[in-house]
Amino acid sequence: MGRKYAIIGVGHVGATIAFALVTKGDADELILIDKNEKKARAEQLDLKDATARLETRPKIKIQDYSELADTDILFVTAGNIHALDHASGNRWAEFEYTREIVKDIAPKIKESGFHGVLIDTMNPCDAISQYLQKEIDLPGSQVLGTGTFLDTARMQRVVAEQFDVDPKNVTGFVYGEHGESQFVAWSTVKVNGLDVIPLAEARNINLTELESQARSGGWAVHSGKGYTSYAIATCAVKLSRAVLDDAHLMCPCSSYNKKYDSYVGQPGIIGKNGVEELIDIPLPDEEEAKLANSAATIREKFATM
Ligand SMILES: NC(=O)c1ccc[n+]([C@@H]2O[C@H](COP(=O)([O-])OP(=O)(O)OC[C@H]3O[C@@H](n4cnc5c(N)ncnc54)[C@H](O)[C@@H]3O)[C@@H](O)[C@H]2O)c1
Repeated sequence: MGRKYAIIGVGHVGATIAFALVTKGDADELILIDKNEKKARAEQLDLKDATARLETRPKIKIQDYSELADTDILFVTAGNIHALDHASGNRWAEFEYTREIVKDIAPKIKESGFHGVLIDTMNPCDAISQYLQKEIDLPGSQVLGTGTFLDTARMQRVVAEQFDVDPKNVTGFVYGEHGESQFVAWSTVKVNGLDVIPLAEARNINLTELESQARSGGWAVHSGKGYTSYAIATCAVKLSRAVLDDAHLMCPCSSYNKKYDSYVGQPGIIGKNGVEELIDIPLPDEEEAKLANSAATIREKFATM
């Protein structure tokens, strides 16, 4: 049968995911849906023009929600990134648009009979993911947000540059909201397997400064190109592979945490059912308090939907 993907919202993020799925040979079938039909058609044509140079033969279709009935992975990447053009650091500035967009999309997904795994990037990512789960009424494990997976990658980059190692060899997690209340759980971070806190002390490296660089990493990209695309698309595609390969990849993402009665970013195990399990690494009291605070911020925003 092959691997069938769909993307709702083929703007910068959605189109980059589509490009990755097609050029890496992940997708046997790909459905592109956008409110702007001309954009969906253009992306379809551009990708089809690439297929003569590919080893694979992806079928690319557009604008048909009924195709979601047997889709394995659905990326929800709609939005209005221009809403952030003058927002200077406030991701919630897009919320007045995304809250309406998701109200349009969710019933259509539900009606389609979609029962695969949904991966959401729409901001505010945690609140929108929770809304989609609730409205579509899929099992909680099957609806996840990219959440702090991207922020964790940014933390890995910033720490790797400082310690002159490869980002893959920086492990550990950013927890909480994909937004301002996120935090690096430094107690979990290791560089080449060594705890970062004593390493940083020995080298007089200011972790608070590194955390602030990681948190503002998205804005650094946004201010130069008006959107972000490659890193978020790579995170989303990595999550989708972990699902379809049943990889049991341990990584952070946004999913429902019963303790906080909220979606929030924390490590989990990603496999064929989506978030197979959440991993509760014991955190020091100070980090635990930051997580509770971040979850409260998300709950507040979700309540306004
Ligand atoms: N979670 C993250 O880490 C992360 C990172 C980057 C971007 N984002 C978010 O991802 C979303 C997409 O970003 P982008 O840069 O691609 O935005 P964009 O504005 O370039 O593209 C959004 C697309 O969604 C389409 N759309 C709008 N309403 C729709 C609807 N009702 N149905 C179908 N399509 C609709 C638009 O026509 C547009 O093509 C935004 O919410 C953005 O903030 C999240």
